This record gives sequence, C-alpha cells and structure tokens, in this order.
Amino acid sequence: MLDLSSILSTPAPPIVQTLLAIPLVLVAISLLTWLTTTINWYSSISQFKSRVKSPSTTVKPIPPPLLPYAIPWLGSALTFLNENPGSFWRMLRAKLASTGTNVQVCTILLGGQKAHVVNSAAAVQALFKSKHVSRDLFNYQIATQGLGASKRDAEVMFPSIPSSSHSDKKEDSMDGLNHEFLLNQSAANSLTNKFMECFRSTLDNADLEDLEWKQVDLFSWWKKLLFNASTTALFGTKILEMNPDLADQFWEYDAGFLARFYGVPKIFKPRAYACLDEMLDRTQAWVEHVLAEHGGNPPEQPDWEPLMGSKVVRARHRHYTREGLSSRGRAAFDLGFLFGLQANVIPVTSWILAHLLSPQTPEDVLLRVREEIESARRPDNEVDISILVGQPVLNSVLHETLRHYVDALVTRQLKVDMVLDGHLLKKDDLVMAPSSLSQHDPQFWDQDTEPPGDVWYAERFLRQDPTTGKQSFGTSWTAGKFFPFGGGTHVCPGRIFAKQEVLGALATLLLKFDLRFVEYLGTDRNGDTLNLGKGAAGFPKVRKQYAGNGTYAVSGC
Ligand code: HEM
Repeated sequence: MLDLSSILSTPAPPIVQTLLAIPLVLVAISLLTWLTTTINWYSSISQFKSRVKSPSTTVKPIPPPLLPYAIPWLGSALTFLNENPGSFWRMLRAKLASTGTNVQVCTILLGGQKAHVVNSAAAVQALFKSKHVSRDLFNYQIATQGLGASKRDAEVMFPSIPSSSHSDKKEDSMDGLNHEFLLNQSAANSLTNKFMECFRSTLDNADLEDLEWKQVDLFSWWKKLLFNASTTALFGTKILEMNPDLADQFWEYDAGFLARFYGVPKIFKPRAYACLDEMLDRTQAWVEHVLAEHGGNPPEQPDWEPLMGSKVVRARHRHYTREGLSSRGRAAFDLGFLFGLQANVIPVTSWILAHLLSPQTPEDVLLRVREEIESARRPDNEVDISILVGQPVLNSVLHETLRHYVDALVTRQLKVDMVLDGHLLKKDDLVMAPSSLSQHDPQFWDQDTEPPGDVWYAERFLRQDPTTGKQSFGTSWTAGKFFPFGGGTHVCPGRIFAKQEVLGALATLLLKFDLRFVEYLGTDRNGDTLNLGKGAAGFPKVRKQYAGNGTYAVSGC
C-alpha cells in the first residue's frame, strides 16, 4: 500500500527543486521585463503628450517609445516573425493608435538589435532626403545571411571602413554602375526591348497558337514564362542551358530568403538553407564557365550576348574583378541581382492579372485597360512602350497593386544624430520605413470617396482634371506614404525597367490572346489542385511569409 501523506510531506531532492524553480524564474523574468517595458512605454507616451502641449520653442527632442516586450534580448522578434502577412504592422498600428496620440515613430527590439520604425509622411520623407544615412550594414547582412556570401566577399562589396584603395570614380562604384546600366532611360529602354523580344518568343513557343480556347493554370504558366524571358534578357541564354530548373529552384530560394536573413535556425527552415547551397553551386558553375569563355574579362559591347546577357550583368562582373571577389561571391551577388529582378515583378504582374480578370472587379476596368493597350499597338502589332507607360488606368492599376501588395522593409543606418518627428535618433541607430505600414495607413488612405486602403481599387491613383474633365494619373499627393521602390539615394535602380517590363508583358499578353476567367484554383495541404468556383471567397490569397518580404507572393503557386 502507498502512503501518500508521507510522499507529499518528504521534501523534493535539491535537483528537482532547481528544475521546478527554472520555469518560475523564467516566468518572473518575463513578467518583470513586460512590466518595466510597459511602464517605460507609457512614460515615453506621456512625455510625448506633454511635449505636444508645450510651445514649440521650448520643445526638446525625446527618444521614441520602445514597444513593450516580455522576453529579454528577443524583444518583439517572435511577433515580428509571425508569418501572417501584415500582422506585425497591424499590431503596431493598433498599439500606436491606442495611445490616443499622434506618435508615429517607435523603437522595436528584435533579437538584440534595436530599430526605429517610422510611419509619418514627414519622417519618411526626411529620412529619404538625408545624405547622412547608409544602407551598407543592411546590405552586408543581406549578403552574408540572405545571399550566402562569405564575410570576406561581403566586406569587399560593403566595407565597414571605406578603404583608400577604393576608386572615387562614380562609374567604378555600384551606384554609378546602376545609374549607367540600369536606371538611365536609354539603358532601361534597351533592357526592355530585349525583354520584349524574349517574352514574345517565349509566348510564341507556348503552343497556344492553333487552339481556339485552352484552359491554363494562369499563375504557374505566367510565372515560368516571365521568369525565363527576363532571365534571358538580363543574364543571357547560357545560365538556363546549364540549369534548366533555375525557375523552380529560384522560388524556393526566394521563399527562404527572409528566414535566412532573419537568422531563423536551420532546424525550423531546413529547405531555406539547403536550396541556397544548391543554387550557389550551380550559379558558380555558370559564372566560372562564362568568365573563362570571356577570357576573364566580360566585354562592354554589345548590348546583349548569350553568355552573360546584358551590359549591366557584364559591368557587375568587371566590378567584381576590380574588387577581387571570389567566384562563390560572384555567384552570391548575381543571385541577389536575380532576386531583385524577379522577386517583385512576377508577383506584381500576377496580382494585376488576378484583379483584372476577376469577376469581382467591375467589368469596365479591363475594358478601359484593353482600350489603352490597343492605342499603344504599333502598325507591326508590337507594343509601343513609350505610349503604354503614359496610360492613366494602366498606371493606376500598377501603382495600386504596388501599394496594396508590396511590403518592403526600407532600412537605413544613421551616420549622425537625427531628429525625426521630434524624436532623437542617435548616430549608428537603425531606422526602418516599412512600406506596408504607410501604404495601408487608414488615416491617409481611407478617404470618404474611395474604398478603404485595405481594399484593392483600380482607380485609386486617378484624379479628375477640373479644367479638361479628363482623368489623369499621378502620385505626387502620396509623398512619404507610398514608396514601394524605397526612396532617396538608395531607391530601387531597377524601377524604370520594372514598370516598363510589367506593362509591356501585360500588354503583349492581352493583345495576343483573348483571356476569359473560368474559375479560381487553390491547393490543399498535399499541394493538389482544388477547384474553388467563381465567388469572391476563391480569390487568390497572400502566401504565409515574414514581414518585409517585398511583394507578397500568391498562395499555392
Ligand atoms: C515591382 C518591382 C520592384 C520593386 C517593388 C522593387 C523594390 C525595391 C526596393 C524597396 C529596394 C530597396 C530600396 C531602398 O532601400 O530604398 C530595391 C532595391 C534594389 N532593386 Fe528593386 N524593385 C523592383 C524591381 C527591380 C528590378 C526589375 C531590378 C533589376 C533589374 C531591381 C534591382 C534592384 C537593386 C539592384 C536594388 C539594390 C540597390 C542598392 O543596393 O542600392 N529591382 N528594390
């Protein structure tokens, strides 16, 4: 028989007592941390309130409030790593709104790293205008963690201390190179022309010519088509010959990018790391092959050639040579460039097609888009890009898609102390302007006459001209609230090409084919296709992904 009273009254051995005490101590630490950070938060908010009441001449800048957290060091990292898109920004917006003040700058702690998050248009604009900010630390972390470059190669590309051996000539720097070979209008036009040629030829080979109607899974079909055409236009044909599965591998690499960048342990996201190694191996093999073919020195002319494609890719390799990059490093940075090229444009065009063809979008939107595209048709049946990029409805549709779906974490490090919205931010601090936070701010986007900002609305960027009565497109009224391409000196250098590419590809598709919506498709847990009918509930969903992923990917494809 068991004498329970004697068991219960016997004191537990010291080891058991220690083990039992650990969770209690952890809970106590968490509670204490949460309590002190919450008290600090409210004390900063009340400082902010009293500062608002003071006459402006006596106001001293104050540090931004630090978002309360319960786990020391980790801070808000676990909430930030929630893969429900936009959830962290919604939580932050609600937390700021709950203060009953207009505080628009706050600090968050993410795994030992503090960062200030800015949301007001004035603060974002001031950040972009400042010459005393840098992206180098962010780029270095992207290079080592996201792209898999060695520390040495990352330091070569983004030196922590600028070396005296580095050339001061603008054209020798990455910025100068981006301006000359990517951003400059004639360079962007030349890339667009090559892209259009590649895209038309992939479309011609898509085996749809002789059929009256054919059902396709639009996103999968479109994704591959666009990927291969723009990869060929920028990188040449050899890379796809040597690695025909590049498109499939790329989407795995892309899906794991932020997990690697945020340092999520391998055990939770093994594929994010495994696919990086595979892609680096294959890209390195291509780099070594094409460099050898070019005698180690890729030529500046012609505009395009099959081994290394465009001028911009060859200029990047001449830059890598000057900087003494390893071939693994070249592969890592080329993959980074491929990421810049593909990761946003493809989902952006997919979302545009989804909305244009959806039975939930008013029919006249597609009709007006078709009319605008028709007016850009040249006598030889090709698209005149210069006319296309000036079309108001098409532009509004594109910009609304960038507003609604781009979640870019525009990040800068301060080279000097800076005051934003009356908050003092110190030299070397990190500042983040999350595009999704600003691009969905209800205070700015929820205007009486239009659907709220959490809804995609084709005409959001159109304004009626009071004199002509015509609708025109513009974004000047959105300064500091709409920045899908980032801003300031580090703004995306691919943006001109990106817009021409998106509109050119859509126009080519719509001029060549009659498209008719059949029904929505989805996938089940096993990845098998599901038919979802025509109702609004079937409209494609955003895939689960971390905050700051760039353009949201479409779930299930
Ligand atoms: C819809 C399409 C695109 C979007 C939304 C987009 C967005 C962005 C954003 C937010 C940044 C960071 C800017 C900042 O920190 O202020 C960026 C950087 C960059 N993008 Fe894009 N991008 C797009 C297309 C492209 C394309 C097509 C290319 C190449 C052909 C490209 C090449 C780059 C490069 C090289 C950088 C890094 C610039 C630097 O480090 O200074 N992007 N992009």
